[in-house]
Amino acid sequence: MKKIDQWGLEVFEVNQLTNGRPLTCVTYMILQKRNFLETFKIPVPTLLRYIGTVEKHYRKENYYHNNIHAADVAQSVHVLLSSPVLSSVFTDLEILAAIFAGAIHDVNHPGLNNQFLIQTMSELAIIYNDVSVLENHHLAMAFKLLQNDGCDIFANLSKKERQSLRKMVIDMVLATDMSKHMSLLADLRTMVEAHKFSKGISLSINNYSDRIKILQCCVHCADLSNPTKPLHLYKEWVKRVLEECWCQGDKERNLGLAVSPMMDRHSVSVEKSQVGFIDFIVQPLWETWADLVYPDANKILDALQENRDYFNSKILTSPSME
Ligand SMILES: COc1ccc(C2=NN(C3CCN(c4nc(N)nc5sccc45)CC3)C(=O)[C@@H]3CC=CC[C@H]23)cc1OC
Ligand SMILES: [Mg+2]
Repeated sequence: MKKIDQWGLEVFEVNQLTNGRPLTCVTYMILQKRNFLETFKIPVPTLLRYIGTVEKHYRKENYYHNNIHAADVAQSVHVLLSSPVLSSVFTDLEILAAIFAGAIHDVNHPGLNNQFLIQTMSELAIIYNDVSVLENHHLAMAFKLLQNDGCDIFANLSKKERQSLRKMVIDMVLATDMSKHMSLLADLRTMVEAHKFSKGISLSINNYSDRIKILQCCVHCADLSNPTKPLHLYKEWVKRVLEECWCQGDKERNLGLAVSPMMDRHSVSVEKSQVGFIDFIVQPLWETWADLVYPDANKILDALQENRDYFNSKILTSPSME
C-alpha cells in the first residue's frame, strides 16, 4: 500500500491481499493519507461500515464493473488530484467529494449498459425515464446507503458542506455517462485554451461551473484510465470488460435484439476495438487533461501511446489476444 499515491497501483493484488475488499482498503488508506478522517471528523468504524456496505453492493459476479474497478477509479482520482499543477486549486471538501464519487460511481452496476436497460424497458429504465439510468441508480444507491444505521460518514459536516458535497458528487457521477463524453471534452478543451492565454498564472478558477468541470473530467479520466496503466493491468481490464460485454451480447442475441458491435463474441477484434477506443475516446480526453496539468501527465500520455502501439502491432500479427 506504499503505492497508494502512485499511478499503476497493483489493484488486483490488493483485491487478493484484502480477501476481496480492495475498495474498503483503498478508500480508508486515501482518506487517512489526506488526514480527511480528522478534517471531516469521520469515525473509522463509521467509514468501514459505510464503505464496506458500498463494497458489498458492487456485484462481484461482474467481470469488470465490480468493486475492484471502483477501487481503481477512486485511487486514480486520488493520484490525479495530487498533480502539482492542481495543488491548492481545490478545497478539501471538493477532493473528498471526488474521491467519494470515484468510490461509489458504479455501485450495484448490473453488468449491462444503458442502451440494453432502455431497450428491454428494465425497471431501472422505467424509474429513471431512460435518462442516465445507470448513473442515477449508482448515485441513489450510494446516498441511500448513507442512511443505514451507523453509516453516515458525513454526519459531522455542516449542513452547507453536506449540500455542497452532495451536489458535486451528483454532477461528477452523472458525467461518467459516456453519452456526455463529447460535450465534457469540448468544455475541457475550451477551458484549457482559455487558460493557455493566462500563461504561467497558476490555475485559478473561481466559479462553480469551471471547478466542477475539471472535477467531472478528473473522475471521467479515472474511469477511462485502463489504457494508461502498465500493460499487464490494462490487458487484465480488457479481458474483463470484453467478458462482461460478451455476456450482454449473448443476452441480446437470445432476446433477438441487435447485438452491439463490441458485444459480439463472434465478431469483435479485441485489438482493433482497443485501438479504436484509444484513438476516438481515450487519447483525445487524456491529451486535453495532460494539457491542463502540463507537464504532470506526460508519463501517463507516454504509457497510453506505448499501449496503443502494442495493440496496434497485434492487429497485424494475430487475430485474437493471447
Ligand atoms: C479496457 O477497455 C475498456 C474499458 C472500458 C470501456 C467502456 N466503454 N464504454 C463505451 C465507450 C464508447 N464506446 C466506443 N466508442 C467509440 N467511438 N469507439 C469505440 S471502439 C471501442 C469502444 C468504442 C463504446 C463503449 C462505456 O460506456 C463503459 C462505461 C463507462 C466508461 C467506459 C466503459 C471500454 C473498453 O474497451 C473498449
Ligand atoms: Mg459507470
